[in-house]
Amino acid sequence: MQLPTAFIQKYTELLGEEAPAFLAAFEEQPTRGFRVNPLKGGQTPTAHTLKEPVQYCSFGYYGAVDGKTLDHQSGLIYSQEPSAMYVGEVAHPQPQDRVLDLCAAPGGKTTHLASFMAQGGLLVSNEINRKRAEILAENVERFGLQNTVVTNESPDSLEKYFPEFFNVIVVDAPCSGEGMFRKDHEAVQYWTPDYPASCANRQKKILQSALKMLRPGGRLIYSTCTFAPEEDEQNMAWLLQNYPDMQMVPIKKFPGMQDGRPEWADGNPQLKAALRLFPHQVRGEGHFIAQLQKADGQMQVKAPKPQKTNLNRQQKQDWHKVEGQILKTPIPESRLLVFGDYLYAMPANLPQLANLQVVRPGVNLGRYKKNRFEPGLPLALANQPEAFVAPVQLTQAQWENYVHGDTFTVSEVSNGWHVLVCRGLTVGFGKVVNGTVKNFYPKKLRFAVRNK
Ligand SMILES: C[S@@+](CC[C@H](N)C(=O)[O-])C[C@H]1O[C@@H](n2cnc3c(N)ncnc32)[C@H](O)[C@@H]1O
Repeated sequence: MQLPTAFIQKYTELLGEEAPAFLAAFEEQPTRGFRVNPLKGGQTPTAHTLKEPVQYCSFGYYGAVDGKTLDHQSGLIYSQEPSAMYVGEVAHPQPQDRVLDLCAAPGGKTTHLASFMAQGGLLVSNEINRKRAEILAENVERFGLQNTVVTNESPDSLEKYFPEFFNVIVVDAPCSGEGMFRKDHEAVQYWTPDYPASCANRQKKILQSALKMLRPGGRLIYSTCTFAPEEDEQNMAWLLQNYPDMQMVPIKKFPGMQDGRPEWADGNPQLKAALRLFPHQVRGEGHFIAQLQKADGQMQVKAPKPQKTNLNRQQKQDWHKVEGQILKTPIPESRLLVFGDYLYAMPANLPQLANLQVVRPGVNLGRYKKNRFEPGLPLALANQPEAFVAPVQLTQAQWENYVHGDTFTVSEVSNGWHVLVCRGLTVGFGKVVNGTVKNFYPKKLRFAVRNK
């Protein structure tokens, strides 16, 4: 790979003796990895090996993901390069937490944070770019998250809705992406000597909004996939200078992980508590991670009002008719929210959404069609098979037919809606009519597992 001369000079000066090893690492192949989803009833992947765990990540393994497998399509695994896995580990929220992932698409950190939350608390997963926010919502749905709301806001508009609301905030900031160079050679083309400084300015603005949304006593996790001190230690030094109520919190360092470098910023010794993952020292693409805590204190704001349900009588009736056929335990009516033609189950205690740009206010239960309700794939993915009345078990071959959009036959299954299950994993809904399973797998997601 042709690295810019100014880049080589910069890191030769900064890293001294370590520089040749660092620069040589850019010639290596990128490291691939994936996490296993603990919210899928303890199922283990069959098309991906778990031989090489990532030492510092509860759910992480080395290896590339095959997107056309049941493992991936059911949300049992999520592809993530290993050094990025340490961000979620450091954040490690508890099930009752209110968590914000402020720069969230495509969803690597969000799905990791949710893995610790056991469908409890509230996770607001925000992405400024609409298209990316939609991809994020798809990944959230595949992972099966019940406690997650996906929003499409800029940080400065979001701060008005959630003042001092969250006790864990992750800012996985847009950055100069030097840690992406191996994976994405085009990223090198964007790099200029001034690029890190302009990214640093944008990151400061994002951090200012994040800090307004952090509760007293709450934690902020800041990360980048770049090595540039301007975006890493220097931004943290700026934050500590300007927000005296914020303190760095040390992060456990596994072999190969380095301390933050105070000498690359204003010399503040607290910066050592941050962490650097370099690709010549860990098996991964590289990351910077800092953890900070806000001092305890009095809340300045009132608790927000909860979002109310909004179904009319007909909508309730249509939903309950299908709900009774498929779900063993009804969803409390207070959690139901109609949004366009779709019906959602909101996370408990969701604050009023008012004029927020919301992509997904909870689990998409399905869609209202003329005089009827059609259950949606996300409802299947967000629950274990045991949550459903009369699941239909599919063989691998039937699953392949299903994701291809074909109909197939089953015996001794009653007419009506059934959740479809393959190898213990929920994969969607089918409508059985006299032994034929009508296919409701969304058209835009259909694919051929094998070349036919
Ligand atoms: C490093 S990526 C996030 C990766 C994600 N956390 C994950 O683990 O999959 C940074 C994200 O910040 C978004 N972004 C860009 N400009 C932004 C801004 N001004 N404020 C907030 N987010 C921004 C980008 O669209 C991008 O999706």
